[in-house]
Amino acid sequence: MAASTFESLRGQVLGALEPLTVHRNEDVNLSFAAVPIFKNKLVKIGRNNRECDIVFSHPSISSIHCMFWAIRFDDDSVPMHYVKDCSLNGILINGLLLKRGQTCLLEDEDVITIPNACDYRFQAKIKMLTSDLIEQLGFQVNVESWQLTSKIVGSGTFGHVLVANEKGEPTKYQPRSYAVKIIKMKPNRLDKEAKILLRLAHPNVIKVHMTFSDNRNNLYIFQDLITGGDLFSYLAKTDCLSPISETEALVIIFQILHALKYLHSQGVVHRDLKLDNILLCTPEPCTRIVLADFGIAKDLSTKHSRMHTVVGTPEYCAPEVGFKADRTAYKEFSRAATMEQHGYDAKCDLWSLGVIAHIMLTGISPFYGDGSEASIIRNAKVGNLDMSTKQWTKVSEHAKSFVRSLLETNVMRRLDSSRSFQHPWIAKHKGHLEKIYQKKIIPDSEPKQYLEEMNWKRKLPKSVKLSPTPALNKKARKIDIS
Ligand SMILES: Nc1ncnc2c1ncn2[C@@H]1O[C@H](COP(=O)(O)OP(=O)(O)OP(=O)(O)O)[C@@H](O)[C@H]1O
Repeated sequence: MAASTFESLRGQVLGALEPLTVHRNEDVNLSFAAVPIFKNKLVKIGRNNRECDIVFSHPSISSIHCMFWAIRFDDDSVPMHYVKDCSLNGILINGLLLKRGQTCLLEDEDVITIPNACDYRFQAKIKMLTSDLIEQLGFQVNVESWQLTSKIVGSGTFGHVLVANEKGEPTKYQPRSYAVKIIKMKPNRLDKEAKILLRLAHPNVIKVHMTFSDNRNNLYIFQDLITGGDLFSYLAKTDCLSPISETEALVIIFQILHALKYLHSQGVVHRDLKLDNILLCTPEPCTRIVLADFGIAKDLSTKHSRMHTVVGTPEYCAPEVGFKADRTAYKEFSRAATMEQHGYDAKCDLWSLGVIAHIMLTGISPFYGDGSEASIIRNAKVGNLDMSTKQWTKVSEHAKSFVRSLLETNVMRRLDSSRSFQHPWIAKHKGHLEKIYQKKIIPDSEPKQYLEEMNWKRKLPKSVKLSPTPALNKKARKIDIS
């Protein structure tokens, strides 16, 4: 794409796929216009002319061969560009094979090759961060077998999350990228988040590989890099949060319930469940989701059965947790000891899930009021839900009842993570949801088979014609290389 065109689209376009060459019989070179990568939009390449933005009717190319997208954490951050292999025959990045089903973080100017078919040059017009960023922040670049990069995937109240790579002997495979969350610790403070995460293993809970403390009291938590951005960005398609379909919301809620059932059975309460802490593996419906940020999670498996500390984010916080609308009652709003003597239990996570479900179905945060902390806390305490607004008109009665059962101020009457599966909204679709879970979600979390051979001809279905096939009815940019 010409620089001027790209500049004029800045803001919506997070990068571009710039074709390098397309080979056929080693003597034809075709070139074509660059394909912009928009926020919240996948660019798919493959044979399927209904699904793909770029269509190659070459027999070595799968129906959807690979897809590209870009994630930008917020307006100030540099977009991350990813490619996911969805093919039988694989793709190469700078000559290294991507494992089947794997997602790879791309660099500016990376060359993506579809073997035996065509070459792509990925050229994202992105501003690169300066390489001394890590030093500026006082982080250690090399930590045992890991190397930190300057790429920031996200930031929060407690730290930065950067991309890290594991050092090792080069192989023919594209190395995986990881994330490292770096938190400033008080000297000798226990790394509670890391301790909790290291003992957990679940497809919908962030996987932690290693932790390390440097001599400046920075704690490094090395974990899987989750590549589809967070649920907040996914819903923030415009300036406001947009609702998603009931089916799409169900698939997400079903996974969060699986994660919560597992966590609560392990005695772990998340306590800060919100859109920002729910990560997507790809920015598309029916993807695997992963709960992250266990910074204020509580491990009850060792001692107490109830908690008494006021923590979390007011918008998602259950009324029994004890936020007071009057901030002056607390020295430190989010970390103060509750005045309420009864404490609270794991059901506070189900309240937060109710807020998340409400937002996913309507785009509205249920207790937002005028947006001030005081009004949010007051509204949640009263717990009134107005489901007569136009945003609810297309939502089923079962879905509304589910949200009501979670946003129940009476803790005894609120559903817990096990009983939520029996609610009619979930129970009615359980067969279908289980099928998606077993076929799509669990396999995505397991290590992939290596694609050993690039002998694509052996794998061709017998019925595929090797003669040219025109690409039909293409709305977007479609290319026939046959
Ligand atoms: N493993 C990961 N893979 C990809 N992105 C991640 C990962 N962990 C965190 N992020 C991104 O970084 C952001 C901040 O991370 P995290 O929520 O863990 O930090 P925090 O300082 O504890 O935030 P908070 O202010 O919500 O407490 C997340 O919202 C998410 O977008």
